[in-house]
Amino acid sequence: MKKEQLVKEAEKIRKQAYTPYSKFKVGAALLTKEGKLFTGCNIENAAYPVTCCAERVAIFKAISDGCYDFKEIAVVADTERPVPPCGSCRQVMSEFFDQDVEIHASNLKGELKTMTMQELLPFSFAASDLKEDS
Ligand SMILES: O=c1ccn([C@H]2C[C@H](O)[C@@H](CO)O2)c(=O)[nH]1
Ligand SMILES: [Zn+2]
Repeated sequence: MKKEQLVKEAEKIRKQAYTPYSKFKVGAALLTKEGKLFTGCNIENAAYPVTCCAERVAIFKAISDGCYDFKEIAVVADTERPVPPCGSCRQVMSEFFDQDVEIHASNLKGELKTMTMQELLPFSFAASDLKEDS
């Protein structure tokens, strides 16, 4: 799938965003290496911090379906610049994405900024940091 097509899928799911509080709608489309597509939108809550971002919804849908092997993700919002994923989403991405997985940040003007996981969250805290000397 071309990255522009993945952005279109993110735009489609963005319409499902549940955002009565911020009115800020985000869509994400996640593609596995075997070509499976998982989409997500942000889902807010009256208890604001309980909100889940579009990126994490897409990732958690994939993980709950047993899919772990990711190729790329597109994220879109109505922003001036291509929408940057928040810090929490970057950390969740780094848990499941190899360093070369591509993140396509986009906006409704069709601007696209592609970066790798390594570029999006360098020096990230990882499972390997939890290992203690025995
Ligand atoms: O990359 C982002 C940035 C923000 N949001 C959501 C969280 C909240 O619902 C709203 C405003 O922060 O946008 C996302 O889904 N993804
Ligand atoms: Zn986020």
